[in-house]
Amino acid sequence: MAYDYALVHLKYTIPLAALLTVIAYPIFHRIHFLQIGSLIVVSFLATLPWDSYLIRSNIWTYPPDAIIGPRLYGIPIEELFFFVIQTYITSLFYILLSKPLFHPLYLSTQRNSPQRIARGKVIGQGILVALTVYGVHQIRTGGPGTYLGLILAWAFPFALLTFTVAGRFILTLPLTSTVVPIIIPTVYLWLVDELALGRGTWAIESGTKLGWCLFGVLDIEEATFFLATNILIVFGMAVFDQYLAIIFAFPHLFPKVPRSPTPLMLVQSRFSNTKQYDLERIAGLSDAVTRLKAKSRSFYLANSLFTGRLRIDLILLYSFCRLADDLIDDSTSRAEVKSWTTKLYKFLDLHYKSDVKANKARIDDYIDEAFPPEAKSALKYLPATILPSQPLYQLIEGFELDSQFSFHDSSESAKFPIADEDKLNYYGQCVAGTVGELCVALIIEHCEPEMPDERKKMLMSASRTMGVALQYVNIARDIVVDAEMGRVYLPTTWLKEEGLTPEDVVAHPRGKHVENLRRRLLSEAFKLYDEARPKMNGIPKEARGPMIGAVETYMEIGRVLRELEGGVELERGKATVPGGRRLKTVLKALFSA
Ligand SMILES: CC(C)=CCC/C(C)=C/CC/C(C)=C/CC/C(C)=C/[C@@H]1[C@@H](COP(=O)(O)OP(=O)(O)O)[C@]1(C)CC/C=C(\C)CC/C=C(\C)CCC=C(C)C
Repeated sequence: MAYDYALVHLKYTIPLAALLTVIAYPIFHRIHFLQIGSLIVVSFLATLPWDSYLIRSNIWTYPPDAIIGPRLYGIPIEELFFFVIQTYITSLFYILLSKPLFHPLYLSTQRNSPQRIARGKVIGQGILVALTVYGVHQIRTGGPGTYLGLILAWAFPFALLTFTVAGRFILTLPLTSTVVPIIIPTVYLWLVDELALGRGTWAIESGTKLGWCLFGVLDIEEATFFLATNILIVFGMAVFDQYLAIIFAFPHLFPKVPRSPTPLMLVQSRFSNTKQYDLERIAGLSDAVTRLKAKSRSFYLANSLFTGRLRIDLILLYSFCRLADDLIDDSTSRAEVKSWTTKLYKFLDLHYKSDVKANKARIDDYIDEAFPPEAKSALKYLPATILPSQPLYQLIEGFELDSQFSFHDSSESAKFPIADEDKLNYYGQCVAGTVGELCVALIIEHCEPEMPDERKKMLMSASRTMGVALQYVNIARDIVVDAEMGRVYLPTTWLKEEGLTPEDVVAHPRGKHVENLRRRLLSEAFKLYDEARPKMNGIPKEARGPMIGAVETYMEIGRVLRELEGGVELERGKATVPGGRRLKTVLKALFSA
């Protein structure tokens, strides 16, 4: 059929590429352009001479009417387009499937690989060498093994090169990010090839092929070609990710990372000595991810929307906030609370009230001496140099206020410190407004350090408001759980309007009156949210979608609570957002950003 090859693209490759583009669009970061772009250039240049040779040697041919006409070195334009579109499609599968991964954690194996990874790398290299040698042998022998030989001897030296550079990293990644993005496009392209071969869009000449088919009329050589090239693409993407992980994870090697790392930085990363890798920091990052995963479903889901050093610093900030909260929350006496807050303030003083560079060793010593071992990494890796001090001090003040519920003097007002709406707002500002400000400080530093002051101020103020909104949702969700611990965050003045006292709520946290107040609190939360949400459009592009996603997944808890009629029983006293709905919320946020 006329122009059949172009039709193959129109029907099968372009629609899939377009669909994947739409799906990947919200998570697309400028670094992905560099990643995919470089890979397309490399695969184009590497395939051009090889493919040209095959066509000139009549190993495969095209009926004249199946192609449009223009050729480069004998290769039809449709075939040249194939190099580009296949690389693009497989790269997108890889990016989508790798998005949840936190690549720095896979760097540890570069230096201290477990036996099985080290052995796997050697075995993999051995297999790739054997396949290359077998390919060369087939070419030399000539005849039916020629085409297969040409594929093996061309593709596997490249695979060997990338596997030698990133083999341990590749072997540590989950199969869902390596094998799956190889297999899905390979099988798809097998089916497309089967169709094209069946229709005669192109033909593999007999004499230089083995004549075995994987299925239908799909020659084993064609099947091998698509499998080998997709392996090359996925390995190439993984090499990039390994270098990016080094750049992002190690500030001592790359103190400043621009919005998108430069090609020069990638080369420097390639040549950085693995002995320089700070494996203790990687262990610290691993602790922080474990803490995040264990403690917050919403922020754990949201963290994977971010990239680069911003993602790392947000996780480290979460880890610090959670640790400080837990240290104070788990205290068993007022004296213990005092002791932790004093230590945390001193830790902040060492960072902000003295020369940090000169003090680095002192800070580390202090952490070792004053805090338990499990607290060490959360404190040591707090990105304090790029965080403002005031919100950190105020956060500790908020935790101190919280501890009054458990340890207080005998007065009634100290026992239930949230006396009125102002106190509630102040508490929200302390424990969550501050967190909003800290998050925005990290975004500005990593995405737009040159942001005009006016916009910075607007974002800071909106982030405080949004933090309080989230905190109100948190309180509205946890009324029952908090009451079981003797805590009532609903303002005492509001309770009075419903004819209740805090003690009543502790005794009976369910019921119509408490439900009225839950709704009132949620309505305040959504007022604050409505005020701050439009301002989020001022967040730099690469962090906007992810931040909106993070906020929306949390506010969705509030929406679920609002939908529950008359205080329906909640799971362990807590409302949860079903997985599908959470995913929908994130996608909606990402597409609307
Ligand atoms: C993606 C990612 C890893 C984000 C990390 C965000 C972060 C640093 C959160 C710290 C949370 C934390 C442990 C704070 C201590 C005080 C506390 C408990 C506050 C409550 C959070 C809930 O955390 P929890 O671990 O309990 O989670 P679960 O409910 O169990 O799931 C809070 C409700 C406060 C959270 C407040 C924020 C994250 C600030 C929100 C504001 C912004 C993100 C700024 C938006 C920007 C503009 C311009 C409006």
